[in-house]
Amino acid sequence: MDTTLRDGEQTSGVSFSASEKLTIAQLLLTEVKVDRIEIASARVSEGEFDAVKKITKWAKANNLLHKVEVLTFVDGTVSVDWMIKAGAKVANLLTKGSLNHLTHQLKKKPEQHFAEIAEVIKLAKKKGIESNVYLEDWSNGMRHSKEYVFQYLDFIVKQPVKRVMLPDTLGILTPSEVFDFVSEIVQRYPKIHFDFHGHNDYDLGTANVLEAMKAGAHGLHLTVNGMGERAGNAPLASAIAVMHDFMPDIKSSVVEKSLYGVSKLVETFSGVRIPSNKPVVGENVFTQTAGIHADGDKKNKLYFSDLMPERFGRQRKYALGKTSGKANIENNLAQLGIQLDDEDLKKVTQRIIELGDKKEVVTPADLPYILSDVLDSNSIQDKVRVENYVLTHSKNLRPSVTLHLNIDGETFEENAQGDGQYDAFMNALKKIYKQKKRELPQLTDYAVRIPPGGKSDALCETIITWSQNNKEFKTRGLDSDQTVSAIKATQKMLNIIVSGQ
Ligand SMILES: CC(=O)SCCNC(=O)CCNC(=O)[C@H](O)C(C)(C)COP(=O)(O)OP(=O)(O)OC[C@H]1O[C@@H](n2cnc3c(N)ncnc32)[C@H](O)[C@@H]1OP(=O)(O)O
Repeated sequence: MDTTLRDGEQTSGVSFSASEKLTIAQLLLTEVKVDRIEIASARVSEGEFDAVKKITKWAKANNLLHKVEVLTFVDGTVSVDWMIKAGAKVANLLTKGSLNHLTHQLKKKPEQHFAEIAEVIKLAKKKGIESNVYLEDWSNGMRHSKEYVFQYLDFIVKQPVKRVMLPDTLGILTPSEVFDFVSEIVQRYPKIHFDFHGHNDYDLGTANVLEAMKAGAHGLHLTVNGMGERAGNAPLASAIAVMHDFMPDIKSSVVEKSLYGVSKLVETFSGVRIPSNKPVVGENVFTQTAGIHADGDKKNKLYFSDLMPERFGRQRKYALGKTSGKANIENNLAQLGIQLDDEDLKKVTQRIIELGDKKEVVTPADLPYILSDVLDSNSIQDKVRVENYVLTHSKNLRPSVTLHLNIDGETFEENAQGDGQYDAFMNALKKIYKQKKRELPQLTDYAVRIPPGGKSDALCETIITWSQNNKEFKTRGLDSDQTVSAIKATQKMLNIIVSGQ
């Protein structure tokens, strides 16, 4: 069960709009193909109500309503009424899984809590709503009030609930505790379907999910990019890779190739950037940096593992920098269709190491420039040059540009407006390329940074990701002015596509 839209949205500072929630829900159910999604907590807000309504309407029309779940509370008729109005059919009732929570938050005795739970479940059933139950703080319950947990389970086993959800609410369990606690429970109540819900406070989320599976849990709660309250939940992509590779007897419907796309979508909608080293979905997790690794891969795929990038629709890359050796560089040159003799390869390698030592970021798109510089060749030159431009920026008027672009010695002029200065620049460029009947790549990412702690006069680096013919490449521009650095990165792109045409 994916709970990106409920627990994932509990990431501090994150709020999805109703249409963003609908888009993510559609992707999760139809392309990623998770079994179920939890999309909201009941009662939260008008916006949340609208989102649930949108999703249930779409799910009903596509016969998927039984896969859409909402977290509800032990509050008499309130949550159930909310669910009915929002068109949802599956309630995940939040109940207390530790005596500590029950005593100090709800200030109730077990018998009273059980009676109220039974009443809500009965009411829900009468209204055609199916119930599952969360045992909130179950992990502390198992550590400190096991008797209460079993008293609860003895009660719930007699109720018409479909699944019992065991949350490690504060992410405090060790993998061996997860294994012991889940095993004990699954063996004691063989007829109940148990889900494990792991948080990542000690970075043990995925390890704990693996132990829960080994112990016989029947379902897992995961979130895209590991989003969720505090340190988040066990991440979907990592848990699925672990499940497919280490638990071959468990069958999952999840499509591995769709995990990167949903990760990017959630990254965009949430505004929470994924760390580049985030397993499976991070920018650099399939990039070999060390020269020795690239050499081993070339000789006999020595640094390959089962976790191959192609499974997730991604590609292995070889980074350029001070730890690159010849094999890394050769690999990148091969991508550009360039082969060098040993001596030239040594020179280029040496230059890249020097640049790396100066903390320069070297991208594969920089290689043609390094080559022409190091080998003193005239073969790769700026065939396209941004000759002149005037950019305007003023209050209450759209930014505009006049651009002179030189292509193969011929100068083209265009004017355009845009939402920002760079957008205006790109619009003028598009006009020129349209006139020349040439295609421009699509801009898929735009990252600007200054050195950490830098001041406003610091150099600004813009790295733009472009996509053309299903291939991605990055170009980089450096300048004290942000727009100029983006224009420099764009000029590099124009020369790369010209050399590839
Ligand atoms: C496992 C999890 O991650 S739990 C996440 C649950 N989801 C959320 O909390 C969603 C966001 N929450 C909210 O929007 C609000 O907290 C609401 C709408 C649920 C309640 O809002 P408020 O009425 O303002 O109450 P507030 O947030 O201050 O406190 C929670 C109240 O719920 C009670 N409560 C706690 N757990 C439960 C429960 N399982 N069922 C019913 N009530 C509960 C508390 O005792 C407290 O009641 P009190 O004020 O009578 O002492």
